[in-house]
Amino acid sequence: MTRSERQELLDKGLLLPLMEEFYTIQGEGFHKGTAAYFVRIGGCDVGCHWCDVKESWLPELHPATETIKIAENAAKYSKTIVVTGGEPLMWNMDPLTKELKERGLQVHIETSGAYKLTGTWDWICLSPKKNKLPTDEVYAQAHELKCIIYNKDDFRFAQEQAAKVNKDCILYLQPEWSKKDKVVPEIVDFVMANPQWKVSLQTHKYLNIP
Ligand SMILES: C[S@@+](CC[C@H](N)C(=O)[O-])C[C@H]1O[C@@H](n2cnc3c(N)ncnc32)[C@H](O)[C@@H]1O
Ligand SMILES: Nc1nc2[nH]cc(C(=O)O)c2c(=O)[nH]1
Ligand code: SF4
Ligand SMILES: [Mg+2]
Repeated sequence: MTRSERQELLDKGLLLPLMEEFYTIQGEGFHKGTAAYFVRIGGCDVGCHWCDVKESWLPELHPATETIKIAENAAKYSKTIVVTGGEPLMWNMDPLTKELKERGLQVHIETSGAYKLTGTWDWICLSPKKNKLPTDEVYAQAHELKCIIYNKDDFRFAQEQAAKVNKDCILYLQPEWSKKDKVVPEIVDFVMANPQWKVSLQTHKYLNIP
């Protein structure tokens, strides 16, 4: 395959830079506690300084993998597939979700929402970032809003984001991992005062699982 042929397949979402895939328990948000197969797609230019998967950022470090093979393999492990990254919406997700849905799977995404919403999703977890705001379409479609709390200004940002999502969207505040000892008490007070919000913890990190 020439470089330009490979690039064309990446542009169409028929190849995807696959960083890693693993069967685990969804640790965060609404589906926490549910067994799921995670597919982590490389590539992200959002640049969160506290990102816990910075190794995902450069797409060229991750092998361009046939989308059908990703779906075929994922189907062997679980009925629930979580597509994450990196930022999966940097790529055309239509082919991957089509292949997964044809296999009868529940398909979830973890996204910052900063790129065009492609793919057919049973569950959209939107985690907005100040550096690169979500598109209007993803605010309208998100099933859960998961705002990361690193400092006090993140409470303001979370409320601003909550005003933009659809009325059925479930609202979560999740402590940034390195700041959890400081921010968890602040999150607890905030949620008791603003009970439309719920707490989300990265429970997989407490369980020492991927
Ligand atoms: C690694 S991101 C990948 C998906 C997408 N780029 C996004 O940010 O939603 C997956 C989830 O982990 C969250 N996350 C990343 N680093 C974190 C950290 N240090 N503490 C808490 N949550 C974190 C993100 O906000 C997002 O909800
Ligand atoms: N167990 C587990 N749950 C998760 N929920 C969201 C994750 C992610 O990195 O997108 C994640 C992850 O990396 N592991
Ligand atoms: S958008 Fe997601 S993957 Fe990208 S830097 Fe932020 S947390 Fe990391
Ligand atoms: Mg993670």
